[in-house]
Amino acid sequence: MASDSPLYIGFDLSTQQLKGLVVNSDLKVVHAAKFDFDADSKGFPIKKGVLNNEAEHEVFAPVALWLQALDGVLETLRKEGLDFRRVKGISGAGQQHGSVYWGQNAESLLRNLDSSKSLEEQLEGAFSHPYSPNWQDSSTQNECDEFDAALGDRKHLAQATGSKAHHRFTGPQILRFTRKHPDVYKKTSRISLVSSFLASLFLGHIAPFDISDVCGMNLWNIKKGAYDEGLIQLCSGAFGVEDLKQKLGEVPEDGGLHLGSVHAYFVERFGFSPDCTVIPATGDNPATILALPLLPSDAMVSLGTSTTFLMSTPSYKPDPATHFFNHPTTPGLYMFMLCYKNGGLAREHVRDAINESLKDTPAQPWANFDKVALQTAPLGQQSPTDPMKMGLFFPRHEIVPNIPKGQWRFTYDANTGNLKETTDGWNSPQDEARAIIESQLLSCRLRSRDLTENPGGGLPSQPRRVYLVGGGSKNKAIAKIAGEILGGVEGVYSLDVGDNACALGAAYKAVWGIERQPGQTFEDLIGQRWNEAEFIEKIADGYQKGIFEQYGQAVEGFEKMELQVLQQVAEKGDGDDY
Ligand SMILES: Nc1ncnc2c1ncn2[C@@H]1O[C@H](COP(=O)(O)OP(=O)(O)O)[C@@H](O)[C@H]1O
Ligand SMILES: O=C(CO)[C@@H](O)[C@H](O)COP(=O)(O)O
Repeated sequence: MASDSPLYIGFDLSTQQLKGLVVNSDLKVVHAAKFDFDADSKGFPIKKGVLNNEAEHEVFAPVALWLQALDGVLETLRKEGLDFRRVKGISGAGQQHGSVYWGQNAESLLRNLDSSKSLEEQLEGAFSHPYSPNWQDSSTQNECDEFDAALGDRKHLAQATGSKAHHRFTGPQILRFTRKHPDVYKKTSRISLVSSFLASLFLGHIAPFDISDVCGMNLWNIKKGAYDEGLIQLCSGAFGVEDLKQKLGEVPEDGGLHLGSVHAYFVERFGFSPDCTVIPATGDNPATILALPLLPSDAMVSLGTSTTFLMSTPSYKPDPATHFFNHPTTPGLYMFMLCYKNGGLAREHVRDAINESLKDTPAQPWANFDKVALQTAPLGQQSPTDPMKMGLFFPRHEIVPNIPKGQWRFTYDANTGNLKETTDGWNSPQDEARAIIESQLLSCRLRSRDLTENPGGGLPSQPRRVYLVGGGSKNKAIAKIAGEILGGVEGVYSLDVGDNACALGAAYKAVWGIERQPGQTFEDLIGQRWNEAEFIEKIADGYQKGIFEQYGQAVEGFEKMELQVLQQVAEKGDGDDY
């Protein structure tokens, strides 16, 4: 490629880090930079990127931390030799649901950014509230109950907005904010999502919400393509409805819209070209499905801090147990998602317990976990007549299903249907390496089985391919077990960019936004330039006759087990009944 050919940046503002990935028009990565919040930030007493107020089940992140991170990532890209003049488009991905509360002076501070100062130095005062509620927050049970009731019940809420009420969704979070901080809410001029916050910094004024990420608020009626009036009314609490609408702003439909040119601050400080254009940033999960030309018969599992299961689909089949969002680029398609709070951090607990029990912390901290997981028989069954071992491992209050933190171990006899809560026969923590991977993936199989297609050839319904992305996609033991449980006619694949998939999807969104022909879809443009042999790698077999069916039986036991635990926690007055 010519040395002055165009480049595009995708940012990923996630729970634990900010990443920036630069690609060219051929979709190849040419630069990558990362700012790890715990390791690289200064002055914030955070752990794993967040702060906790356990008494109120609050989890939140300092907004100034993200400013420091953006200063840091841009500096690293400069040091890496990125020629910012070549960057024609910027887009991004933000952890979903988090909200940023701007003060009265926000627009003026953004407009007058001074290129001799860092963003952190001059924007710290732009917020009415210094923190952004994080997706791991579970402080909004009362507000969720009100949202679920607002349209009749949770089924109707899911029908309208794509999801039942969830603690982390921005509508319930805003409603709680109006109650906990009424004076601050009054002084708030605008509310951004993490994605639109990121775009706002580059634009130098407050950017609108993205058409996909807006679906993570419990406020947007997906079929009507508009805010739901009743839900906005509820969310505004004791304050005005029109005032809330103004705080939220308009939502343009086109995910490739040219929002405007990058602010002069970036031109002067980093040497961006004045015609570099900002394209709407989306949520981190919607961005992840843009990291490749995903077919409706494919599934993606993102093994990050959270575990998410993602599909792109033309069917809108909302259900209180799952999520539907608008597709970030393509009208008529939707994104199906399952989101588990107990993803990477829960697996790390088991990993650490195993290392501790073996009194061995290897240089590759996952080595023992992987070895033990692969040595353990599927479902801990030494012989087909043994009962299956299965459990739930939730160091944090889980979302899917809504169960407080705790651990439960069961055995299940698939022949008799007998399910028993017991630790008999369990060798902990060793048995838990395989059991925690199985537990997370059986839940995905259970909840996605109505969306998978029959591939023909006498094979059972399953995805065509399973793509693993996120930090955990490096793990070959997880990949092997994913193929055994989820299947995949063509196998299990990982992306060459591994844990940078969502930044990559954001960068591809910028390429599409700038280079598309009139009417050209994202899938068409990316599909034409996609180099399969170079960009993805098959890392495990998918469907294997016998074991897939064995896990099919386990899914039945798993469903029963969840229902039993849900009933137990409901009797104790914890969690809820879904
Ligand atoms: N080899 C590995 N095996 C399993 N999990 C891993 C491995 N390497 C990293 N991880 C997990 O990846 C997670 C971070 O993933 P990443 O996608 O970068 O995070 P985020 O969700 O913040 O974007 C960590 O929580 C860690 O547990
Ligand atoms: O809440 C959700 C999705 O609904 C999470 O998936 C967040 O979007 C954060 O993700 P990671 O930081 O783990 O990537």
